[in-house]
Amino acid sequence: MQAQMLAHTEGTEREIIKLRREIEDIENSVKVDPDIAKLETQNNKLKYQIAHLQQAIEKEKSKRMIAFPAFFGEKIQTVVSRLYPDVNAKIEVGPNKGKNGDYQCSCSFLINKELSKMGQKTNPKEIANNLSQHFGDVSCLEKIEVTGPGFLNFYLKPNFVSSQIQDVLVNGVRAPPCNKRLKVFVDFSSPNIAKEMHVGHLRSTIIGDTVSRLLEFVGHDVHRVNHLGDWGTQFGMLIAHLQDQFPNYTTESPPIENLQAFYKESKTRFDQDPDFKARAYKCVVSLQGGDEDIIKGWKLICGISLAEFNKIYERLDIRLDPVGESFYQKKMEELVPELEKAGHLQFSEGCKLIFVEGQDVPMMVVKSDGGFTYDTSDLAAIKYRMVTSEADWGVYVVDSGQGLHFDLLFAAARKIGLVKPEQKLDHVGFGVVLGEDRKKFKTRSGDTVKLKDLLDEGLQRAEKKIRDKEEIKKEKGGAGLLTEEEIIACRDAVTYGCIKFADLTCTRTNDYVFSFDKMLDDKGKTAVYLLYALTRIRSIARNAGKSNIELLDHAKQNPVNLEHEAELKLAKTLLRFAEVIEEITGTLQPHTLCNYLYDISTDFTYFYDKCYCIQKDRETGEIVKIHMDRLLLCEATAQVMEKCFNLLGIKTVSRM
Ligand SMILES: NC(=[NH2+])NCCC[C@H](N)C(=O)O
Repeated sequence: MQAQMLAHTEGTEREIIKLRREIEDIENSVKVDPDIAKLETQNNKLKYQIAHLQQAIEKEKSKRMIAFPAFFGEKIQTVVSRLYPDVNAKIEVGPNKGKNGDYQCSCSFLINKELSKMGQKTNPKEIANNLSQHFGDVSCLEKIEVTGPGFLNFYLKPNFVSSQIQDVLVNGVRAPPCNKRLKVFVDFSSPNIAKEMHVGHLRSTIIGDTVSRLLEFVGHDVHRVNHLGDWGTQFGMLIAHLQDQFPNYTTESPPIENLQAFYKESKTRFDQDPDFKARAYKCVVSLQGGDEDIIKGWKLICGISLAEFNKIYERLDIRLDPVGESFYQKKMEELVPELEKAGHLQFSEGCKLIFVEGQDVPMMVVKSDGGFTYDTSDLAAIKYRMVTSEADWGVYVVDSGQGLHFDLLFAAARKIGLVKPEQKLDHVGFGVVLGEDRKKFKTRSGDTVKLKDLLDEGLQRAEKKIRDKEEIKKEKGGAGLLTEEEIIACRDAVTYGCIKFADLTCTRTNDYVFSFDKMLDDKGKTAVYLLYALTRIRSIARNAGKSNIELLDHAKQNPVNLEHEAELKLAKTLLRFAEVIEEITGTLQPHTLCNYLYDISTDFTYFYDKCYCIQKDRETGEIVKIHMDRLLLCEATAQVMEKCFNLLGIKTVSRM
């Protein structure tokens, strides 16, 4: 038996050796072309790379929230190109706020127009029906319906809405997809050294910060630039005055407390004293020539101003890189001969100008006295940003009064080739700040309002309101009283939040009426009201004894079941977050985000009215039932609101 097995094994082994040899022979006989082998390895490498990139894309996409109008828009576009390949129509999808579905598209009217131009007879309704039949299976949709003369209505599946809310809870509130990470310069705030930073600069600061936060959130590479007015002829008189008042200024730091008064004094002398005027001009020349002592004086003055500005930025939680006009002195000196050589300049009465089509006023590149202007520094700055730094997008947050300046600047920069067609430029203009009397915003005595005083007044008013509320709480038995620390945190959040929100909530191109009474009102579309709403939402889970961690754990393990009409309405509003962000990234109109925040609070009130989250015993007041899915919806609401506040630059508090 054993011998038999041994013989069998030996036989098999011989067979294996024989087969191996045969394989070797075959392999040797087929000569592999070395080129093919190389291509094959390359091919494998590429395939690996593709798989890797696809994975990365999928991962990146899954990190983003869906902006439904863009999402449906793309799908419709695909169907349109298939069914009507000759038609070129702009597909737009908008939210429908529940009446006929959740989103609506009216592209069939446009398509019909295009088709009839080509002599094809059909009608919008037929087109809409055709599109809806070929839409294919989209997992997030309950149905597509055609209504009226040819509207396409999209209904989201409740299950899908639930799963997206769960996704918000587990993965956080995220931006919509961003096709390309752009390098963006946001030029904002930009006050002038030695002059008062006024309410116009405050608007620019607030709007510019929100625009920057938005673009950063979407994933762009944002450069926040403070284009300080830190250069120019006014420094001549300031330094000449400095030399007289504080002859030792180069060694001893002069105690200038009120730089505005110092500015006024030097201006008076400049206007009245010809000798002083002449000296001031000499100082300008020395400054531009880089004279050490003069530069010291200039730095000193800039330092005092900047320290003041920084206090305001710190209070408002604004991050900004100072790159003022002085940065461009050398660059202007280089730019002018370049422009001259290229034949871009026209000469008139000793000035060097750039004319652009459709504008009577030219850009003043060099004045008759040889000096540069605001136009020159902006041309040098745009070259630095768009050519040297290769930005994709330049955003200028400056009052609408400078609209003509930016029209000229952009047109001139494009004309002389500093900005390529694919590079974007935007002037984000805004209206003036008015007092409650609808006249220019001034103090009672008619002076410009100092920002510091304005913020201080806000703090005082907010603190009084908060302390009054605390008194009422005390009278009612003292439940929910705030600690001293909480009062201060609340005061700061409310003050700065209200000032920002009041500004951002009005359409930026309109003039804006500054009113502490209105912005500190706890009813209506104000930051106080919305901050209160958020603390109340947060307190629901707290009252139910559920911590954030518990809520998150629950959300990770269970789908959030939403059935009630009010739950779904609120949830769908929350899911509009990504489309709102996408919209504002295009329009740069922050009021849309403020309106959205208010919509959430309205839908939340409606939901909270209709759906209990915690059921209490009527007699004992004890909690008998906690509706976990609804608590999770509350938490998702709080998170979306928190993100909106964050984008608006508004700090939230946990208790008020
Ligand atoms: N690049 C610019 N021009 N930015 C805006 C500058 C604003 C100017 N300093 C002013 O107070 O009016």
